[in-house]
Amino acid sequence: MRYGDHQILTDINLKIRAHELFVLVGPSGSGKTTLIRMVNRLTIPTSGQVKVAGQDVAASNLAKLRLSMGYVLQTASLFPNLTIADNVTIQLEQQGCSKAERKRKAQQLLAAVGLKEKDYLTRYPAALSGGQQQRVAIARALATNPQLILMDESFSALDPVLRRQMQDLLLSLHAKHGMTVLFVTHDMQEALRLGDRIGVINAGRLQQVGTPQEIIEHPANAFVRDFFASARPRYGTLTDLLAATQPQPAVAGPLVTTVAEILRLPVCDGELCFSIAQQAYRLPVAKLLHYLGKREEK
Ligand SMILES: Nc1ncnc2c1ncn2[C@@H]1O[C@H](COP(=O)(O)OP(=O)(O)OP(=O)(O)O)[C@@H](O)[C@H]1O
Repeated sequence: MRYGDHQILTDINLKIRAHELFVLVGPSGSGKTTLIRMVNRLTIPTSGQVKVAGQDVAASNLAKLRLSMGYVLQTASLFPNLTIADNVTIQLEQQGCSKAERKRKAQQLLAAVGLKEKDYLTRYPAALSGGQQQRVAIARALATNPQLILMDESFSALDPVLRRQMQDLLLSLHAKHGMTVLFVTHDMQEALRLGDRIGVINAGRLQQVGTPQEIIEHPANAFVRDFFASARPRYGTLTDLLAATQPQPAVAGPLVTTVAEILRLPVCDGELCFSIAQQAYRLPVAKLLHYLGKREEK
């Protein structure tokens, strides 16, 4: 992709698998948005081809193409003069769906994103918080039951607590519906938490594609290593962590042997886990959780 003399994306060769949650991560200006917009043909590549389910998007009917995929941006971008129900089902209306059916569907979709009370249906976007609006945007993206959802920094404007909730929501929706998700973020924590696989991009070139574990354990180059290293330091080293805890009784049980296992621990805070991940291999799970102050929850 180039704009005039500016080469924006170079030699991108990427295959995203059906049903996976693929995260494209990279610093600001690296070309993430440009790349994701090629999938729904908001940006047309100067050379090369984008295919969705084997179909060249350049040759697809544009309206059909866009209806076949959800798109969630950083801000919810709801229509201010439409009720939440109408915002959620706007594409269904375009498809000729009856009013009663749309209402039923809106209720179901809003419940799926955690907005269960019926009065949400008749409210207007201004009467919702930013986080609630983003839930509505996700419900809208799910309305046509798309096989593919594109998410461009969809949680980046939310506060950390809300952001985590929305990540959990996405993970559960993905587990339930199995749609393919292409998720763009500049946040490596978010990438590690969400991605089945991660593509790391810098200066318009893909640096590495792999699982979170592969990326952490075998960074392809110094850029990838340093980019993810900056996700780590807040909690210091495992040694610092241990020094801050009481002496622990011996514990038996399964060992944590990989970084991915640590990151997947259900009660584990992502940042904290990341900070200890590279040092905590082969600790008993129970002991690790104890260090995290989470033993009873386990
Ligand atoms: N329409 C355009 N005309 C010229 N240059 C553009 C255009 N759109 C994007 N660019 C340039 O392409 C590069 C990549 O931009 P892009 O928005 O894809 O990056 P990004 O990784 O999504 O960044 P961010 O995380 O800040 O949104 C930037 O240098 C940007 O200035």
